[in-house]
Amino acid sequence: MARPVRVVVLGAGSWGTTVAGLAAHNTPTLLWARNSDTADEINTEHRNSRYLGERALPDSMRSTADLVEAAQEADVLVVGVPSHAVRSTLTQIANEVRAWVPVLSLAKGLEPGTRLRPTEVIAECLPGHPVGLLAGPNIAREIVDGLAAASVVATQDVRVATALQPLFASAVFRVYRNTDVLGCELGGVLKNIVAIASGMADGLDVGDNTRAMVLARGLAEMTRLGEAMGANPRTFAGLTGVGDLIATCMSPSSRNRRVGEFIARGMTVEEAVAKLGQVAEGVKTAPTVMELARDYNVDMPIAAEVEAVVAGRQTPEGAYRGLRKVAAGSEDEVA
Ligand SMILES: NC(=O)C1=CN([C@@H]2O[C@H](COP(=O)(O)OP(=O)(O)OC[C@H]3O[C@@H](n4cnc5c(N)ncnc54)[C@H](O)[C@@H]3O)[C@@H](O)[C@H]2O)C=CC1
Ligand SMILES: O=C(CO)COP(=O)(O)O
Repeated sequence: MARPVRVVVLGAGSWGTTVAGLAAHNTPTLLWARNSDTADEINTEHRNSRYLGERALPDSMRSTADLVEAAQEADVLVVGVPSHAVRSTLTQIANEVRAWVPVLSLAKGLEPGTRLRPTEVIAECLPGHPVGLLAGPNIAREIVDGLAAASVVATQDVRVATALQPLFASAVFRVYRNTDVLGCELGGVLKNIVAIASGMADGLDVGDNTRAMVLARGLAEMTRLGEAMGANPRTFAGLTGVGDLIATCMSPSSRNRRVGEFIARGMTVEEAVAKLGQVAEGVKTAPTVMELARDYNVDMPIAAEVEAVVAGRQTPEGAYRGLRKVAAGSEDEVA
């Protein structure tokens, strides 16, 4: 009898731990934690208190602080560290992962400097491996609590996604597939910037109509940039686009939304990020997205205001005043 597929997840933050928990219900799963205390706590107490409080993790899930051991064990490798850490993590194990092992990214940001998407960084670090991503409206804590959700495995080769779907699926976690890797990945990256704007709306008490405008016009910006870069615009109407946008902009738990709210309530960006203690990818991604918008000649007034706020050139009040000045043209053509 063939042995079961072994899933290895790199990064024991909130989402890496959660995804390892999903896989552990289906197949042997090992989670790499940078911090050995975290690995010990997962192995002995079956929880990750730093990121997920007292929530119980599956007893069958194992953790290690040994990156090489983790890489060598993988039949499927899941990269759950933030975007800025993908290259430095994978460079250490480039010769340890067996050939043809599929690699799935969880990260929703762009690599600072290179502007590469996480799947592109993975392809550079681990050439020859099938690369894809898992993304969707997936607030980690809700999923550990067993609340129903759905996600998407995106790979260019549909056979790879089809093989990976059942590894993460459960009765309450539905996993779809998609071959538009670019569109699915950009949806997760770009919604974080709109979520910062949504959080600023909460902090400024501007009202639900204004917030709905920001979401709808934010989705228009995301779709415009995605299409200009070669993605299928329809992808942005799905789980990884509008789905993740709604979850992140509305959820009290979203780190990106909370950063926006903290700033609008008077904190500096540095204070807001420090208070969070977890990654909010949109803060670092906003300037990179504006570089892409300029390169592709795409109008992104909401992202531009968010970028100005996180760079300290604009106040949240000024950002919302700026958005009111954007000329309202035809809904499907302009900003
Ligand atoms: N938390 C969530 O609900 C979701 C998060 N994501 C994405 O997943 C990625 C990871 O997010 P979270 O787990 O939430 O972040 P987190 O802030 O909870 O944890 C980050 C993890 O990465 C590790 N890490 C940080 N810097 C590192 C470095 N330089 N080298 C190696 N490891 C490093 C930390 O030790 C920690 O284990 C992000 O790109 C995020 O946008 C995607 C879907 C849902
Ligand atoms: O991507 C997420 C939900 O799908 C998590 O969003 P935050 O990183 O803003 O918490």
